[in-house]
Amino acid sequence: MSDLILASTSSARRVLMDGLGVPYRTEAPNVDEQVPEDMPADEAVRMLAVRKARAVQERHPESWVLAADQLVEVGRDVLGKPQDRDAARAQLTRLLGNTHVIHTAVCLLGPGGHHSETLEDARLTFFAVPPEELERYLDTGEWEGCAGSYRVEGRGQALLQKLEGDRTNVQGLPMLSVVRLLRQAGFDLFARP
Ligand SMILES: Nc1nc2c(ncn2[C@@H]2O[C@H](COP(=O)(O)OP(=O)(O)OP(=O)(O)O)[C@@H](O)[C@H]2O)c(=O)[nH]1
Repeated sequence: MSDLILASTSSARRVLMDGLGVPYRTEAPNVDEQVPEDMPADEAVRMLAVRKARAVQERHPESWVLAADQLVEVGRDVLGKPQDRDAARAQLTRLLGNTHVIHTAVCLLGPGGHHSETLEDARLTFFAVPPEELERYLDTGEWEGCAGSYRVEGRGQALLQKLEGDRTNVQGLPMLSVVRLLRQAGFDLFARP
């Protein structure tokens, strides 16, 4: 198989791909992540995952390109990555004591016009915790770079009352689906190096 590029700047996605062990390299998508205000979250993540993958494939038409995008939906609100601690506080205040849905879209493009996609949801319920505990969680800095302002594999798990779905999906790449996309595309996931 020709080389695989993870079109992502996300350290969490790199950690997940490193665990799979398939040789790959990363490249920043460098795309505009604006979508129409009223676009449903599941459509927005799909549009952005495809946009990221296409941007990198245009630079490397002979390569395989894997991209993802994620948004948090709680009630009628759609949350991305917080810009600062105050935005993270507002996001977590919205999530604590409630159930929210993580939407993650993954797109795999390859030579010869290969185009496969997956859209995975996970449902998470957080404990309602007092403001002082929320401030202590914000002190960890886990909110930086995370849609929803928490890391489910880190101290954020202390907020988690219930999780329905693939835990890796919450971290940014639903690995059950990524493995399926790669196998369907013909990748040998245990190829000799
Ligand atoms: N480690 C960790 N990261 C999370 C968690 N929840 C969300 N994220 C990250 O939040 C980010 C969601 O924002 P996106 O816009 O999809 O991706 P990004 O960080 O901009 O990275 P790109 O792939 O370069 O677009 C991703 O990097 C996810 O890995 C979590 O529980 N743990």
